[in-house]
Amino acid sequence: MSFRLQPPAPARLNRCQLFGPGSRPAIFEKMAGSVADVINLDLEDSVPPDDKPQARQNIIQAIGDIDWGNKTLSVRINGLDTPFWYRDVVDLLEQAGERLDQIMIPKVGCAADVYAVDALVTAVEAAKGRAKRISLEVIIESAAGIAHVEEIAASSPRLQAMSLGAADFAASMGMATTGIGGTQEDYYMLHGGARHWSDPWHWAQTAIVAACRTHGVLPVDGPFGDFSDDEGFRAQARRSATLGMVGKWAIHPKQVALANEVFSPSDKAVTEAREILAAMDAAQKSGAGATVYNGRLVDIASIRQAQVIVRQAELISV
Ligand SMILES: CCC(=O)SCCNC(=O)CCNC(=O)[C@H](O)C(C)(C)COP(=O)(O)OP(=O)(O)OC[C@H]1O[C@@H](n2cnc3c(N)ncnc32)[C@H](O)[C@@H]1OP(=O)(O)O
Ligand SMILES: O=CC(=O)O
Ligand SMILES: [Mg+2]
Repeated sequence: MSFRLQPPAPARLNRCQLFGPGSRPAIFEKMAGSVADVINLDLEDSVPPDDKPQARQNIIQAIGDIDWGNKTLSVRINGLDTPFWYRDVVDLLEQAGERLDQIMIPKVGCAADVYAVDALVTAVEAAKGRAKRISLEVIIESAAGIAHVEEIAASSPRLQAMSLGAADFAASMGMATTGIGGTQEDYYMLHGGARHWSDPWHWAQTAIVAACRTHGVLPVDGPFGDFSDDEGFRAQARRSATLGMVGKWAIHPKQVALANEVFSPSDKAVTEAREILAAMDAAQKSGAGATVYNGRLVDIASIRQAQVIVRQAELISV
């Protein structure tokens, strides 16, 4: 480990973030009744410009009126390139109740974007005497965002989570697709005449995970647009979980259970992790730093790997 220790990410569940348009208040109760860990009420791309003022009011009212249980309650504001974002922040923090947990900033391109929102949030919180400190989450969904991903991850002590937004990311990068996440038809290698599909999101995801882990932020996979394709969603989510991401968005309620399934360690994985910890405990008591578990090497690094799984299981069982 470097002299500078890796800070832990916030110790809360973030397996699924369920989105819904702020202009569609009829689904808010259904969102609250879901088993998503995080709710994202949207003021941005799912809300047409003319509907933004009403969507703000819907959200402000729903934050106070609806029982959101123990979910993390987040509102996605409009991007800093629009005339809407400052009013989103001011109205939310002046008018919404203390139940609001988090603000999501889309299309972040540099650390100064987060600084601007942090400064405004800080001023309104102080002016209104809000007791709860609002946290921030960001979406990396542009060429600038991925180019500046590390400074963005380090941008604010309020920052808790960072998502990859595959739809806007593809557009900003000029990728030749209309797909949102998942396998892309033309992204393949040829070997022996057979096509092998590769993962066009891989490098952006690993850049996000590395930046997040360096700065104690939760890395999250964003939307998978084809909500009729459960296996496609699972495959995308499994790749993200394998790379270190902690959860994924749901843009339809049927995706919530899929995300929870993938981002919750199985009983088998938890049992194995606990057995590795026990094997290493016994090894260390006998003066060894490495031992054999089920015919394979485990050593002190295996303790750190197993702890990732056990910690996640413990968060779920609370
Ligand atoms: C891609 C880039 C991004 O920025 S993604 C994030 C922004 N986009 C969004 O927030 C869109 C979120 N999703 C939606 O608006 C809807 O789910 C869309 C995709 C339009 C589908 O809606 P709809 O045609 O009503 O679906 P459906 O008939 O299959 O609904 C079945 C039941 O579920 C409900 N439902 C629908 N959406 C949600 C939701 N987001 N959260 C909670 N519940 C939802 C419907 O009302 C319907 O309920 P019921 O069975 O009639 O009681
Ligand atoms: O906002 C999300 C995206 O994929 O774009
Ligand atoms: Mg987007």
